[in-house]
Parts: sequence; C-alpha cells; structure tokens
Amino acid sequence: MAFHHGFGVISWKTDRKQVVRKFREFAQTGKLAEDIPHELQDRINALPAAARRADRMQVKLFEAAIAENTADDEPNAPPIRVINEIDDELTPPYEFHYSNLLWHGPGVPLPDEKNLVGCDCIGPCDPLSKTCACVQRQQQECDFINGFLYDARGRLRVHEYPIFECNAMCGCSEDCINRVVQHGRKHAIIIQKTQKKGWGVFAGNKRIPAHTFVGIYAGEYITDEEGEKRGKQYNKFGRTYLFDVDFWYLKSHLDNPNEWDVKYLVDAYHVGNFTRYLNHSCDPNCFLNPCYINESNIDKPLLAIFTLRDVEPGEELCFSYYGLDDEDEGNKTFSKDDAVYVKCECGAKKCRGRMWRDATP
Ligand SMILES: C[S@@+](CC[C@H](N)C(=O)[O-])C[C@H]1O[C@@H](n2cnc3c(N)ncnc32)[C@H](O)[C@@H]1O
Repeated sequence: MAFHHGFGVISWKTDRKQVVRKFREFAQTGKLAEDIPHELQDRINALPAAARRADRMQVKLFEAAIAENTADDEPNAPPIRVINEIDDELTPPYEFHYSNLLWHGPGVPLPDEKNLVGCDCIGPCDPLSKTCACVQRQQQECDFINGFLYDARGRLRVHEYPIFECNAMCGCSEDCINRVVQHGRKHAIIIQKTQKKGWGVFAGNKRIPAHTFVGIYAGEYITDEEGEKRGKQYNKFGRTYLFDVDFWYLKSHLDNPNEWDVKYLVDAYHVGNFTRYLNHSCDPNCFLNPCYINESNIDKPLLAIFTLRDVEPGEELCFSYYGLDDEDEGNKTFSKDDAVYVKCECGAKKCRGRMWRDATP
C-alpha cells in the first residue's frame, strides 16, 4: 500500500511508522487555541428563537456538529443525543466548539513529539515482553503491575497511575492492547438536562462495564496564570469548566511536594466535548486518569475518563470534583479560587450535602 502526501509517496512496507503517524489524527493534539472555530455558534446564536425552535433545528444542529467534529477521531462511536424532558431549553448554551482534542493557549508548549520513544514490536505488543520499550516506560511509573495498565479487553487494571499508550513512533499494530484512549469513545452517550444540576451526561441504552474508557476531558490547555484570570470571570456566572492538572505523580519526585505548583489547566468553556457536562457526585461512577499518547512532556497528560463500576443504561455518569479520595477536600480537581460551598444535589446516600462552587451566580 502507498499513499501520496505533501512530501511524496510513503510506502507501507518501508515507512510503516510514518504511515501509522499520518493516520493517527486523534492523538495529534497540537492545535492552537487561537484557531478554535466559532462561526457555527455565532450564527446559531444570532438566529431568532422561533427559528431555532422550528422543527427542533437547534437540537439537530447540535447533534450534527458533534458527529461532524468527531468523525475522524471516534469513527465507530455511537451518536451522542441531546435530550431535555425537564424544561424548554433546547440544548446546552451554544457557547463552545465541540471537539475531542486539546487546543493550546499562549505559553503552553505544543506536544513534545521529538522525545517520544516508540517500541519496535511487530503486531500487537506482548505485555510480558522484556524488550518492548512501551512496557518498560509503563513500568517506570507503575512497577507493581506486570505489563500494561489495560487488560485484554481494554479495561483499566489500576486507577490513578499515568497510562503510557503506544504512540506514533511505535511499530506495533493498531490492535495492540496498549492503544485504547487513542481509539476513542465506544459507548453511546446522552447529554440530558437534570432537575437540579443543569445539564448532565447519561449512558445510552447499553451498560458500560467497569473500568472502561468513556472520553477525554477535552478543552484548551492554558497556563495557571491564565486559569486564575478565567476563574474570576467564571465565578460571575457560577459554572466552571476549569480543571487543574495536578496529579500526584507530577510532584512525587520532589523532596517537598508542597512546593509544587499547578502549571497547566484544561478549560472546557470555549472548546470541549460531552465530558464538560459531567456533574459531581459524592459516590461517583467515573474517575479521571492521566494518559500520554503522542506527548513526552510529563506536565501535559490527556485527562481520560473511565468508569469506576458498571454503569447501567440511562444512568448518569458523574465523577468526584474532589478526586477519588472524597474526604480529601484539598485534592480538588476543578479550579477552586474563591470557592464557596453550595448544596450538593448528587443524591448519593453518602452525599456530604455540600459541594464547592466558584461563586454565587
Ligand atoms: C463542569 S459543570 C457540569 C455541567 C453543568 N451541569 C452544566 O449544565 O453545564 C459544573 C457545574 O455543574 C453544577 N453541578 C455539578 N455537579 C453538581 C452537584 N452535585 N450538585 C449541584 N450542582 C452541580 C454546578 O453548577 C457546577 O458549577
């Protein structure tokens, strides 16, 4: 097989890694925030309310934009539907561009692909291999488990350890068990209005098994400084989509981990996917796990969301905004400047009754 690109012809046999790299759009996260499209939102928001409502036009456009913007990176994913049986709001506010990718703001380095190390495996990697560079990389961060963090069905075997997936420099095949997040969402998702928490994310008509990848917390990668500024703005309307990238292993090598400061945040306000609607629960059924694909900068993982337990059809997907250790309020995930506490509406038996929110609306 050979195909043409801007630099000539690549042959499958001789330049296999290049061919693989060319095809792996999803893991190429080197987008710039200044290029986030906004034409569709602007046009729809400029239409009279009656036009948006006619024949459910706004809902159809919202769903179609999701399908179109994700066709490359989750080609086999069931469609995402938008449902509201609570009130007459047609869709969530049309204030963002739907994308599964990470868009880089000023001061945030693009993915470091130069220092990526790939394996030389042929066919799928063997998790018990003593020579596979990717098995070795994974074990540097998680040495108590043999092989990769995924089992043969692509489910995560341990939580909260960084995942190092096979990348564009690897020789292994697409069906390698160490390629999960990069293949995208596989389960049906509904964005649906809730009674008391605004919009939320629900499982479609099939059960999602425990430890399954659900989606990437996509958005803009921004600096801490920029995050501080935006946090103050978002405080004014009482909704935040800012997520601190402050995983424990980023500071574990320091003599004094308290000296570590957040470098980057992911902000899903202007760009993001369905995961921006994940609400908080004190008894969550999902969690967020760092994952690296075509990125060797340890400070910039992808934020991959996995189920913690089986999620039944139609059940709401939620994660803890405090991290997996719910009692540790210092371990907040969403950005917390000027946080105030408000009533938590998660409805869990062990709900602590309150959750922080950035400010009163
Ligand atoms: C990341 S957004 C989640 C999506 C949001 N529901 C929406 O409609 O866009 C976070 C906001 O959702 C609401 N929220 C999330 N979890 C909640 C909970 N357990 N109880 C009350 N409000 C919640 C709060 O307004 C919070 O600031």
